[in-house]
Amino acid sequence: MMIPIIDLQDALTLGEPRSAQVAREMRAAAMASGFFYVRHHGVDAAQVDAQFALARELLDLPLAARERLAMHLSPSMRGFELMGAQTLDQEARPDLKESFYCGMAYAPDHPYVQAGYQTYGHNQWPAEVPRAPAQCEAYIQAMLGLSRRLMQLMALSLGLPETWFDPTSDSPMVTLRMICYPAHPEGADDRTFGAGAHTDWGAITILAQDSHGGLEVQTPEGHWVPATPIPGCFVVNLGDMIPRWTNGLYHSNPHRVRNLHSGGAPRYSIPFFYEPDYLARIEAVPGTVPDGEVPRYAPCTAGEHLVEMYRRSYALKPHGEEATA
Ligand SMILES: O=C(O)CCC(=O)C(=O)O
Ligand SMILES: [Fe+2]
Repeated sequence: MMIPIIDLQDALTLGEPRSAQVAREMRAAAMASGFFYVRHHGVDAAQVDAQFALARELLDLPLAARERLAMHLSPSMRGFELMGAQTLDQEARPDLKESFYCGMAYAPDHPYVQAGYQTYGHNQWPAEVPRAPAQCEAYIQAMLGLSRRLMQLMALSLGLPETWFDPTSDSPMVTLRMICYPAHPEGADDRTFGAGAHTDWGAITILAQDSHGGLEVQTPEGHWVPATPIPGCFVVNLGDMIPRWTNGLYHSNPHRVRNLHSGGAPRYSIPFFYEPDYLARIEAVPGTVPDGEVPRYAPCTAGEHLVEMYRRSYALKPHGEEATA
């Protein structure tokens, strides 16, 4: 299986001429591994390059500075993830990566911030990098625009009106993550990963990766294939909310990372996780449950689903109590 490249030229806004063709290609990719590349996605290469420069600066800060802003100090899971904090594959060792999480700058009086919903509000910014808040917000807005357009094309791919999912995106849960993977240790065992095998939890992930490679995707047949970096392209993959929304028609496949091919250099990647509104109800959309069958998944809200997944992989107690690991 090859991960297909979908060209978004002339499909980037509502009603553009290639939208139906792109939707067909998206449907095929979504029914296979749920992974595809996007080309001509409308995001300036210079903006992506600048985001990598920022990622290096943030993740190169001294450990003490990163510890002061560790993500478990933030009720909304933002700030620095330190080495070994996350175990994405419960059968494997803790992930060999460090990262920085931030989210959209919702106003303090936004009802979801007031309600204390996880992922809303309270970024933790290091004073050492004063440009970080504005630069990350601009990158988030670019990724959010692309995510909303991909959701429109997905609606089209499901035979729904293009704007079907728009109402689920009023106050989206979005997370920008900048990750640094050290070189894979020599002689490491087969339970050692930069990121252990996992599926993503949200709706859509848009990943920028540097030139080293290391991301592997599991095919529907169970093989692992590399998602080789392609200049000018993002890797897009579907998260677990999409099978819930499509009654299993579209897939969110496992993927993992090993930084094996960088010649000893660290690998940087920048995934952006798009998830709908915290209160959006995730249930099978029309046309996805065959007549006479019951839906495969119980309906849930996007927020419930996401909070549970954070809890599992960071070994958190429910209700945002203190971390145990
Ligand atoms: O670093 C990568 O290439 C992928 C990261 C990833 O899968 C994740 O953060 O969910
Ligand atoms: Fe992932």
